[in-house]
Amino acid sequence: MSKALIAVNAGSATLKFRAYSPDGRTLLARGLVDRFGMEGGVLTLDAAGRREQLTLAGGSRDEAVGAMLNLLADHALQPLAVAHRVVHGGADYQAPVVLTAEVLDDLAALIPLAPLHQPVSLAVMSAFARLDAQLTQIACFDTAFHAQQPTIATRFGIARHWHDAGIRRYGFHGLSYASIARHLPELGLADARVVVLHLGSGASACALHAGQSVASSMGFSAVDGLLMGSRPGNLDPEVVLYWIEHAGMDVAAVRQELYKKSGLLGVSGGLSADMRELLASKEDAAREAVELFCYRAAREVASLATAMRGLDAVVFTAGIGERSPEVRNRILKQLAWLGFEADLAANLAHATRLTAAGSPRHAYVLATDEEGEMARQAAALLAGDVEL
Ligand SMILES: Nc1ncnc2c1ncn2[C@@H]1O[C@H](COP(=O)(O)OP(=O)(O)O)[C@@H](O)[C@H]1O
Ligand SMILES: CC(=O)OP(=O)(O)O
Ligand SMILES: [Mg+2]
Repeated sequence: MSKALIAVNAGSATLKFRAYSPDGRTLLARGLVDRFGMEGGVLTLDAAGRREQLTLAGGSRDEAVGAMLNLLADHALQPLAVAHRVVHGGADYQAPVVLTAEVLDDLAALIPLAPLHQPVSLAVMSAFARLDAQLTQIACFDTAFHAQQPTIATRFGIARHWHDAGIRRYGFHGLSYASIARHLPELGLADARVVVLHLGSGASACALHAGQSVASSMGFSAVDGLLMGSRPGNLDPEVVLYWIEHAGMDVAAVRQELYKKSGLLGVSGGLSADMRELLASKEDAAREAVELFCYRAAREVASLATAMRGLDAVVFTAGIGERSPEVRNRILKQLAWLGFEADLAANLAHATRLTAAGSPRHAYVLATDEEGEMARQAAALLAGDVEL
C-alpha cells in the first residue's frame, strides 16, 4: 500500500475526488460519484490507465465513500489524509485546517450562509469519520483566498456593526482562483491586472492583481454576483421582501427560489440549468437566458477592472468557461470596446489564447484545478508550512 492525499470536492449532486502523492504534486487517480447520496449513484475511478465503474446499490453517502476507499485500496492507495473543499470558512478560517470537533461546530454554524454546499461537505466528513475515525481530515476553504482583500472590497453599504458581526463580502471559488493564479506567470501575467471568470454551475468573477484577489463578484454567500445555473446573482433585496410580504413565501421558500429556481433555469422558463442544453435549444427563453448570462459576466468584468484601476487580461475557466466557445465569444464581443479582438478560430479550437496577436488586450482559457490546489494546501499543512 502507498499513502495518498485524497482531495474531495462535494457538490450538490456529484462528488469529485482525486488521489495525489503525499507532496500533493502527482495525480495518482481521479474519480466521480454521480448522483452522490441518491439512489442510482455511480462511482467511476480512473487509475493506472484504466476506468472502473460501479453502481451503488443503496444510495447512502456512507456507501459511496466506502466504495471509493475500497476502489482506491484495490489500487494499493491508502489515504494519508483527506482534504475537503469547504465553501464557507466565515471570518475565522483563512487557511486550511485539520478537522476537530470544534472546527466542525464552527463549520456547521456557517450552514445558513452556504445552504447548498456546507451541509453536503459536513455529511461527507462524517461519512469518512464513521469509516475511519483515525483518518486525518482537512478543510480547504473557498473563502480563504479572498481573505486579504482590502476592506473596501468586503464592505456592504450597511451599518458598521453588521460588518463587524461578519455581514460582509467574503468571495468564493477561492481554490479555483488560487489554482489559476499559479498559472498566470506562464502567460507573462505574474504582475498583471486580470479578471478571471469562473463559469460553472456556480459562477463568479475575481479581480486578481499580481496574483492576489482584490475583489470578487460573490459576496456574503455564493448567491451573489453573476447569473448561475439556478441562482440569480445580484438581486435587489426588495425582491426578497416582496416575495415574503406579497407572494406568501416563507424563508424556506425564498431560499429555494434563490438557490434552485432562479438563474439559467428560471430565466429559461424552467427548461434547464445546464448551459449545454440551453445552447442547443431553439426556445426564445433559452436564448435569453444565455444572453443574460453573458451580458452579466461582461458587465462584471468592467466593474472588477475598475476595482483594480486597470485591466490587462481576462481568463475563462470552469465547465462553461473551459468548454463553450459560444459563451466566451459573446462575452468577448461585449468587451470589444475594451480592446479585446477575438480570434474566432482560436476560440473554436480551444487554444489557450482567444484573442488575435495584435489585440490590445488578451483573453485566455485556463483549466481550473480545485482538487490539485487542495492537495497542495493539505500537503503544506501536514508539512507544517501553513501559518495558522
Ligand atoms: N461543452 C460545453 N459547452 C457548454 N457548456 C458546458 C460544456 N461542458 C460543460 N458545460 C457546462 O458547465 C456547467 C458545469 O460546470 P462545472 O464547472 O462542472 O460546475 P460545478 O463544478 O460547479 O458543478 C454546466 O452548465 C454545463 O452545461
Ligand atoms: C461557491 C460555489 O458556488 O460553488 P459551486 O460552483 O461548486 O456551486
Ligand atoms: Mg464548481
